[in-house]
Amino acid sequence: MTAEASLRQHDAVVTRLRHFLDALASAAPDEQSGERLRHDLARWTEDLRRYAVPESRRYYGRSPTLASAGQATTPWYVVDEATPPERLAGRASFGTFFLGGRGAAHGGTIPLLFDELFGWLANSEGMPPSRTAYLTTNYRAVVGIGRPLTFTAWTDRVEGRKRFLRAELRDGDTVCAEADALFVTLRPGQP
Ligand SMILES: CCCCCCCCCCCCCC(=O)SCCNC(=O)CCNC(=O)[C@H](O)C(C)(C)COP(=O)(O)OP(=O)(O)OC[C@H]1O[C@@H](n2cnc3c(N)ncnc32)[C@H](O)[C@@H]1OP(=O)(O)O
Repeated sequence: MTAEASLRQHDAVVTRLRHFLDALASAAPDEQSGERLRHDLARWTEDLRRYAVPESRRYYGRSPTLASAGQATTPWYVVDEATPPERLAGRASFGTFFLGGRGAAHGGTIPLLFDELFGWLANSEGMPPSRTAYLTTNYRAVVGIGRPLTFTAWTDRVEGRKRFLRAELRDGDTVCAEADALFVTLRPGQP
């Protein structure tokens, strides 16, 4: 299979997995269905273990051209405009898997999305690797499950190894959450 076909296949599997996680989070299956599901998941887990590859060869969370960089464990997002390391803009939506309560996204999943966006801004091609030193989120309005959202993330300023980043998540004209973060460029030998 070509690399492009593998990437497409990975994208299709992750989309399926995302739907599965949303369905799982919404369901209370009966005993028989629950047992069948457990059995099927165990079989697939064993099957996949045979195909384990080193981190550098994985698609999961490492494929910037795919929705959510090819992972199902962050809220769904796509980047529509990218001028890294300056700015990213795009669309996002939190599925039922990310429910906190009363129809609103879990508070911990919103910084997860921001960290992801900042990670891509601060580690874009040609840049030395960097890690989050801090990330502050202000929750301005609830993020509704299934709502179509938009985001913008941008570099505010750079001071030596320090890159200060900001982001906004909106539902229409409403700012739901804002974040600011510091990413520090790693020194040689830092993990
Ligand atoms: C990594 C590559 C990934 C590639 C995949 C891409 C996709 C990514 C997708 C998702 C990826 C998501 C990404 C993730 O989730 S990364 C995972 C989450 N982050 C971590 O695990 C980081 C853990 N911490 C560290 O490793 C170190 O503490 C770092 C490297 C951050 C700094 O330790 P280091 O020993 O190197 O630096 P330093 O102490 O000399 O400080 C240097 C300067 O920084 C200033 N400072 C430091 N900390 C803070 C602070 N908290 N508040 C304010 N300021 C702070 C400090 O005062 C100093 O300033 P100045 O005195 O020079 O002015």
